Amino acid sequence: MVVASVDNLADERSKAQFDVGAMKIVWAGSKHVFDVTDRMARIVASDPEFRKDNRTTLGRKELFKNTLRKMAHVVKRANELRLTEEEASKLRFFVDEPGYLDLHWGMFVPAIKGQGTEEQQEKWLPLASRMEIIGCYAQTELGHGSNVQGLETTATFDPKTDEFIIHSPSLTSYKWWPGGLGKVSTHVVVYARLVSGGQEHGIYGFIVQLRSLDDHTPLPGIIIGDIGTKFGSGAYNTMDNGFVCFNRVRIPRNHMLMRFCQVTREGNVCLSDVPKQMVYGTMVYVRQTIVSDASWALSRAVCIAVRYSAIRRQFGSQDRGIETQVLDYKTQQSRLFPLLASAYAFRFVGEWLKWLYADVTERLQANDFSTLPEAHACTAGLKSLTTSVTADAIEECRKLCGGHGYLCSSGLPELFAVYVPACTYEGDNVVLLLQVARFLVKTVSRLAAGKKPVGTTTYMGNAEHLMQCKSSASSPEDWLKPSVVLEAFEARAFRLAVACARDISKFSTPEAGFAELSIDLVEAAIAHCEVIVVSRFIEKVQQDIPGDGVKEQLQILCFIYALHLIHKHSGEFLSTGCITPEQATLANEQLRTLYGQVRPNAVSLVDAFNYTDHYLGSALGRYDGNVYATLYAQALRDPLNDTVVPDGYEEFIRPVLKQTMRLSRL
Ligand SMILES: CC/C=C\C/C=C\C/C=C\C/C=C\CCCCC(=O)SCCNC(=O)CCNC(=O)[C@H](O)C(C)(C)COP(=O)(O)OP(=O)(O)OC[C@H]1O[C@@H](n2cnc3c(N)ncnc32)[C@H](O)[C@@H]1OP(=O)(O)O
Ligand SMILES: Cc1cc2nc3c(=O)[nH]c(=O)nc-3n(C[C@H](O)[C@H](O)[C@H](O)COP(=O)(O)OP(=O)(O)OC[C@H]3O[C@@H](n4cnc5c(N)ncnc54)[C@H](O)[C@@H]3O)c2cc1C
Repeated sequence: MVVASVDNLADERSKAQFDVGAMKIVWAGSKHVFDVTDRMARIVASDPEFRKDNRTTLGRKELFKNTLRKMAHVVKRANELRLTEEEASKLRFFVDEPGYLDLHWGMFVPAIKGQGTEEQQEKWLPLASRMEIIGCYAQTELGHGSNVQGLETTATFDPKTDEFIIHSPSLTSYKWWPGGLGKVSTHVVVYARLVSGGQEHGIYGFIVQLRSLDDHTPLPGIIIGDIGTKFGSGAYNTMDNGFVCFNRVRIPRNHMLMRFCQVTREGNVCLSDVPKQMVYGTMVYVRQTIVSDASWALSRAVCIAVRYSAIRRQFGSQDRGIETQVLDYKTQQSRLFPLLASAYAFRFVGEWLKWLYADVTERLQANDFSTLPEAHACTAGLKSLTTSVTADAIEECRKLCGGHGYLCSSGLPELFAVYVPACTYEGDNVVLLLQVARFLVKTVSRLAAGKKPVGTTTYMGNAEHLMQCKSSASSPEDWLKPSVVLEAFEARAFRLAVACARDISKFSTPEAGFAELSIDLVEAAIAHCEVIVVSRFIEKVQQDIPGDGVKEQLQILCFIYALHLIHKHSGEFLSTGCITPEQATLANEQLRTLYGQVRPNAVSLVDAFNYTDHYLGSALGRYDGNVYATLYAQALRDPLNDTVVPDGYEEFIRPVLKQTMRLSRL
């Protein structure tokens, strides 16, 4: 049954004022990436083995086995189709199911590439690439996650046997959380305290075999398992996040990843001439990938909410005529369009961060460590900002879809449950913002010593102007001037950072000041990260962008992104004196105008994400808009509807009814 709602999307698409095909290429990043992404998405969508609409009805064991089957199918298809690494990674992405392959390719392999010597890479990478071993990344322990220097697991060198002894000295030292560890991985990169000659030398990575390659049983001295069911139905429960205890497990000396620190046959510890933070390199790499992933998750939720808002009608007609599309309500627009704009903003900042990461990697290879602190601050800060906004946005999209958003068939509850741990893994978002704040306070204090800030803090070099400037916006249109917008963002961020640095200096020690002012520091860090996102978006829309009307749409989204932040943080913009209350009102006025401009293009702007119905996994977000019939069909498929009279009727419903009848007769 096809209902009238379907026509709504066709109507919407006919209103687009830009070339959707060209926007698809901009979103993908290039024609090549678009082609690869589109092909891989279609391969997954058309393969029944990758069906995922039953996930929320499966118990944990069935769910997990189902994931194992899919992962094996991914590996098989990648081999059969002779996929490149780029293609295989897209294929895994569209399977859209957290599983051990994410950690194997996403962390185990990068840890060896980043931390291993050339010899070690030659030994381990081919094994990992051919999947003759499956690896994961075990850093977090039961007692410590954020505080890496507080990890308890030890790796003690035994010069008699030329081995390390990996040991978990306490319950709190058990590794706890690593994905793929619980049931699947044969190998792990374990982070442990290096001990040699009775002395501690810091935290390093060690490759440890966990399970037999013959029968998958744990090797002697290893106690291992899954940590238990996690938040949400389906969701991240496809993953075997695990625990492991090492009881004096011996590994050869050359299983320590020795790129930055070598332990000799005699047990001498030789540090390379590189900053010790280089051992944190895998985290920097993964944080950068998480920023890119944020735009995918956010755009997916927004695509569902925009399409459904175009189909859903409520009120507006007293005589049973056609009602108003909820997308036409200004309140719906004011909640939804900033999220649409954020999806585009995060896509572009994610691309830029990839470039920054490639740049710092090239420099590190040439022993230039000068941009490492900035790369750390950018990856940590943007990981924190984009994942927090995305997690909140998915929940907002659920609410934007009204009651139906709460159904698993909307796709939103599972998307939220699977996404929300991104605010915690790879660094708790607040802990990461405090790292950014530390970098900012240092940058500000170095200004006084005449040191010129570079990279994303270059704007701070304009200190005198940023401390004194007053916004020149005197009409709503003035808020469409990139220089006016940027100046307001930079001045707010700089003034917040300067205030923090000034206030910290009033305490007896910097550490005491930093601890006491951490709430302000987090706000300053967010403000700085928003400068990065806004300025990258502005840079993007100032480039030549092919395609009719594409640039104009991106300009509208860019200003929606910036102006909604001015509205959201108006307290900070006003209290720092960067704008006046009148200017805040003008910015809001402009924002309302921009919502009106984006409205006819909204459906086409989410079509530009080019998502298949399989990937969206949503009755509400279907491309054809056939929402109600799909909701009904999916309800009928629910296991509770397998029988008309429910199981349990005889045992539990009939006796209650009988008892009630008896009582009423009394
Ligand atoms: C569904 C998924 C689908 C697809 C995904 C596909 C691909 C992605 C792959 C996987 C993603 C999927 C699943 C998620 C897997 C999650 C895995 C994990 O969670 S692994 C565990 C991660 N753990 C953390 O992130 C811990 C966070 N803590 C830390 O990083 C550190 O402890 C700290 C908070 C930074 C503090 O460190 P420390 O105590 O050493 O530091 P100080 O604050 O004193 O700083 C000292 C000095 O070092 C600088 N610094 C700190 N970190 C870094 C760094 N990483 N790089 C460079 N420099 C760093 C810091 O700024 C200080 O500098 P100074 O001021 O002294 O100049
Ligand atoms: C789904 C998932 C997958 C994961 N996968 C892996 C994996 O593959 N490998 C792995 O090693 N780990 C993994 N982890 C663990 C993850 O990296 C840690 O949980 C994360 O780093 C946070 O550390 P924590 O749990 O110790 O949080 P805690 O640090 O205990 O945080 C608790 C609270 O304390 C606050 N807090 C902590 N320190 C400070 C501070 N200095 N100042 C202010 N506030 C503070 C935090 O903001 C938070 O609110 C995973 C976690 C999850 C949820």
